[in-house]
Amino acid sequence: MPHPSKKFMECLQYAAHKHRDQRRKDPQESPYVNHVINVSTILAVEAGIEDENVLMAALLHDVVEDTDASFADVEELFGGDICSLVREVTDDKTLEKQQRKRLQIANAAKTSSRAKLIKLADKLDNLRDLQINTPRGWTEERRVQYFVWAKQVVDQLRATNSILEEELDKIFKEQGLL
Ligand SMILES: Nc1nc2c(ncn2[C@@H]2O[C@H](COP(=O)(O)OP(=O)(O)O)[C@@H](OP(=O)(O)OP(=O)(O)O)[C@H]2O)c(=O)[nH]1
Ligand SMILES: [Mn+2]
Repeated sequence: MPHPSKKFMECLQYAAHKHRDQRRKDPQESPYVNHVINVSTILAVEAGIEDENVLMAALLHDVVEDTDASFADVEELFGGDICSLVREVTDDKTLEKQQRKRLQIANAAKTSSRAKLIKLADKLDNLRDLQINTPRGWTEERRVQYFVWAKQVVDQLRATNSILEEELDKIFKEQGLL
């Protein structure tokens, strides 16, 4: 198979298209798609993950949660395995935010090890960003609480990938949480 595969490139293009009008909450208002590219790159380059469906699901990990794309769209375009990985890392946006946050802690340990990789890389990218920026509209207290909450989620994802967990632990140590 050629690398990157045609399917991988289509997936990247689909993520860029679906997130095209969305911006991150950093002061520069970076394109949202930068985040999903970061998550897939963390997995491929830092963690050495070669499971291409995991790398593609990382590109799509926020596409159902944050755009008009549906699980049916993802399944039709990219197949059942990628769709089920995306499903495992997607929050139910019909629930209240506090409930969603609680459920991430409660459900993290039950997810598959491939979905755990995506969740670890997602938290790592968000936390790296929070070390540099306070998102627009966030108080300092909210920023601090995100580190506390993220550690509670990550603690339910342990023994999955030592490289990612060491990178996350560096951040938790710097924050005085470990
Ligand atoms: N650190 C950071 N995060 C930003 C920025 N812009 C958007 N986000 C997104 O905000 C989410 C975290 O903010 P919260 O207030 O906790 O969640 P919410 O968006 O669901 O309300 C993350 O969603 P997520 O990826 O779905 O992950 P998570 O909700 O599982 O943490 C993250 O991707 C930014 O500039 N910096
Ligand atoms: Mn994300």
